[in-house]
Amino acid sequence: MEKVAVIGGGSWATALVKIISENKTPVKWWFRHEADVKHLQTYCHNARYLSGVTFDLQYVEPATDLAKVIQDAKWVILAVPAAFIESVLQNLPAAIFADKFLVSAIKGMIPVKNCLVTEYLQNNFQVPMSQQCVIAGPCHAEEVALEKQSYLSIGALDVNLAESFCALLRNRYVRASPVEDIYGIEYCAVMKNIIALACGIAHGLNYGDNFQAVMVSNAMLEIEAFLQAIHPGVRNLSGSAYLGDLLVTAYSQFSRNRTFGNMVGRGYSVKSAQVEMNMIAEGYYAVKIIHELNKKLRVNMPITSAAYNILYERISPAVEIAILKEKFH
Ligand SMILES: NC(=O)C1=CN([C@@H]2O[C@H](COP(=O)(O)OP(=O)(O)OC[C@H]3O[C@@H](n4cnc5c(N)ncnc54)[C@H](OP(=O)(O)O)[C@@H]3O)[C@@H](O)[C@H]2O)C=CC1
Ligand SMILES: O=C(CO)COP(=O)(O)O
Repeated sequence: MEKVAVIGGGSWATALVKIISENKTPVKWWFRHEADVKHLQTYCHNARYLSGVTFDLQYVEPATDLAKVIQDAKWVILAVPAAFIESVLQNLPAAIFADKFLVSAIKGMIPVKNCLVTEYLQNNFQVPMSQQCVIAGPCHAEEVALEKQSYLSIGALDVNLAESFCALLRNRYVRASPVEDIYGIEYCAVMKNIIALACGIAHGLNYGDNFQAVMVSNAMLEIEAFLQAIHPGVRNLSGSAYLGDLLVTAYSQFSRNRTFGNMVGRGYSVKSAQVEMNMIAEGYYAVKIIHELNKKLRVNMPITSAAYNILYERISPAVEIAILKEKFH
């Protein structure tokens, strides 16, 4: 029997627990707050995210004791925004992951350390890359809750490992495929959040679909150049784990990053947009991390630079997007 631990109580964790537990794989599910555990045990719903999803408690066991949740699992899925993962895992001994497969469902990087989640797990918990997977692909938790047809790409160095994890996810409305480019899809998932945030800013400033299409096209060049600089390789960026993920985030009504950017474009301060959202836009943190990494790489990244200037240097969104407008073609 495969056993799964899911760490995080937000929207994506909720969607993943739905998918896996409905396939009758037992899931131990870690929450930060005892009140959320009690709510799930009493009402069979997550209290605060995708609360329309009902769970069969025969297969889902919520708890706040992280070590116990992880203890017996073969697969440990991390679904906490990257900015909080260090604080969530800080009291765990490295040995706890020794015989487990770690799966990052996170589309963000660790602030200050400026590293990928997989690199962080390798450096801080000695989890070799051969024991790690990442979940990528254009897939919003909200559409999983509605059981709309969705596609996931599972990255791992060994496609057989990725394939084993895919088997836990496939169902009537989820198709999952293994991908070898684990680093490429992990970086691309981080980059697309920055672009969606910039698209949201432009939308908030009343730019239309014509401008956004050009922004997204230029973004693909920016992503390609960055990926080649940070992790060179042969990859087809038209694949759904790359272009597909960018498109869904840049255009969807469900996108946290686009929504956050839209508020900033409309004049909200960064702080008030974050408070208003109640969800986490990974792109906010990613902008700073990629900007800092790029000080060494020196890739031409006009969209990331504009987002950095708006979010961290308090330069007017209207000014930055007007500058971008002149650079696009
Ligand atoms: N939502 C989606 O459709 C998808 C999301 N992802 C990725 O999944 C990851 C999780 O995002 P998502 O589920 O959307 O998050 P949400 O925005 O839905 O929820 C926010 C999450 O952050 C947690 N959180 C907030 N503050 C803290 C803190 N100080 N310490 C620890 N945890 C905190 C919340 O916990 P609490 O409720 O206890 O406050 C909650 O679990 C992200 O990396 C995202 O990019 C990937 C694919 C799809
Ligand atoms: O990555 C995601 C969907 O693939 C979720 O991020 P957004 O909510 O910003 O779109």
